[in-house]
Amino acid sequence: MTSQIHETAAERAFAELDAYQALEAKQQPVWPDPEAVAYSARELSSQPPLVFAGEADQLRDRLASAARGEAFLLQGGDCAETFAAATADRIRDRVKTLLQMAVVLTYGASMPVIKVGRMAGQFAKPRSSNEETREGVTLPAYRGDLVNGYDFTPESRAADPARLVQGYHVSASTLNLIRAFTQGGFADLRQVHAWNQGFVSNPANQRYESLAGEIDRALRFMAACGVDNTALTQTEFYVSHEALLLDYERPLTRVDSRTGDLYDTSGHMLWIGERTRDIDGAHVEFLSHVRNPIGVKLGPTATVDDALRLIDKLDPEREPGRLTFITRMGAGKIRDVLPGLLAGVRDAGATPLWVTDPMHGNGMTTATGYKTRRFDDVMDELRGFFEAHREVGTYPGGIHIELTGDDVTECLGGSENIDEATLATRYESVCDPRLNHMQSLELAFQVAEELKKIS
Ligand SMILES: O=C[C@H](O)[C@H](O)COP(=O)(O)O
Ligand SMILES: C=C(OP(=O)(O)O)C(=O)O
Ligand SMILES: [Mn+2]
Repeated sequence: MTSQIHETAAERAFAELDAYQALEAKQQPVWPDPEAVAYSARELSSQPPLVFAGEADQLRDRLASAARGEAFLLQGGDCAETFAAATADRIRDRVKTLLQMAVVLTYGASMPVIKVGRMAGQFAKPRSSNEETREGVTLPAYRGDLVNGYDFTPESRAADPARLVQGYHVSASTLNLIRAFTQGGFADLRQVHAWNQGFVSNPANQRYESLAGEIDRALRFMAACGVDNTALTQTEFYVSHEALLLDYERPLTRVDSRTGDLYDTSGHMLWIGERTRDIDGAHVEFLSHVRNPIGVKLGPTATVDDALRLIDKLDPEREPGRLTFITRMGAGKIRDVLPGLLAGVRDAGATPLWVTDPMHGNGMTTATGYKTRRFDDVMDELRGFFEAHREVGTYPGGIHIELTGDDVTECLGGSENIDEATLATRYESVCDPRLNHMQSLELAFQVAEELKKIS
C-alpha cells in the first residue's frame, strides 16, 4: 500500500519533469538511430547515481553561505573533458591545481572556499555552428565526447548514443578518484607543499611555495598549542557540468528516497549555458524540477527582466544557495552591463549567488586559427566584476574558470608571456583555451588580493 502511494508520487514528479519534452531543446545532437538512444537511456537508468541527494543539499548550504558573503566559490576545470584524458595523472593534476588555488584564496580572504570541479561529466558542448569545414571538407561540429569524436573523419564526427553510457562510466571512475584524493589523505592541508610537486618551477609556483611555508608554520603552531587538526585531513570537493544533453541528464534523474524529490544525480551542481537559457526552453524547464543547486550563465545581452524571470522559474521560493548566476560579459562590457543587472536583481529582493566567468566573454581566434584568450582580458574582467559589486554593494561570491593542471599553451600572456607563436607548442584543448597551471595560480593570487579588499 505504502509503496503504491510512493510510486504514484514518483510518477507524478517525473510527469512534471517531462514537461520539458514538449519544449524546444537547443544544441541537441541529431542522433542517427532513435532506438539506440532509447537503449542508452535504459542502460543509464539502470546504473547507480553518481552523486547522492544529501551531497547536493550540502553544496546548496555551502553556496548559500557564499551568497551571504561568508564563503567564496572556486569552480573550475576543462572546457570539455575527454574520455582519453580521464587518466589518474591528469585528474590528479587538475585536482591539485584547484586545491592550490583554494589555499591561496582561503589564506588571502580568510574565508572558506567551496571547491567545485568542472569535472566528471563536462563532456557535452554547445557550438556556434553545427558544422566544421577544414580544407574544403565539411563535417558535423565536435559536440563533446558524450556525442561524437574530435577526430576530423565522418566516422568519428557521427553522433553515437553509445557514448552516453561510456560518459557515465568515465564520470564514475573520475569521481571515484576525486573522492579518493580528497578524502583519503591527499587533500590534507599538511600536504600543502606536496601539491606543488611535479609542476614546472616558475614565479607563481615559488610564490605559492612561500605561502605554503607560512601555512605549514601556522599548522605547526596550532599543533603545538594542542589544537586538534584532524578536520584538515579531508576536504569537500564537488563536481559540476553544463546540463546540456538532456538524453544524458534525464535517465540519471532519480527520486530521493528521503524526501520524494527529484535530483539529477549526474553531478552535484548543474548549470545552464548562455545559449540554452531561454525561459521557455527545455533546459530551464528540466532543471526547474530538480533540487540540485543550479547555475545559469548570463552574457552581456542578459536583462534584469531575464534574470528575474529565471529566478521566478528556477528558484520561486528564493531558497538560499539554490541559484547561482555566472556572468560572462567580456572585459570591455562588464563595467557597463553588470552594475545594472546586480542592482535590478537586488531591488527585486532576490539574493542569488553571483559568480564571474571571465573566460567566455573574452574569446578570440588568431590568424593561424587558434581559439585563445588574453590573460590580461581575463584579469580585467575579474577586476570589473569586483568593481561592479563594490559599486552596487552586492557580494562577488566566486569565480568560474576554464583551467588545467597541465603545462599547456592555450591562453596568451601571463608571466610566462605566451605569445601567438607559442600557442602551437602545446595546444591540447578540444574546445576552448584553458589557463595552464601557472596562469591558474597567478589568477588565484590576484583574486586573493581583490578579496582582501573586502574582508
Ligand atoms: O565552451 C563554450 C562553447 O562550447 C564554445 O565557446 C563554443 O565555441 P565555438 O564558437 O567554437 O562553437
Ligand atoms: C559553453 C560554455 O559557456 P557559455 O554557456 O557561457 O558560453 C562553457 O562554460 O564552456
Ligand atoms: Mn568553454
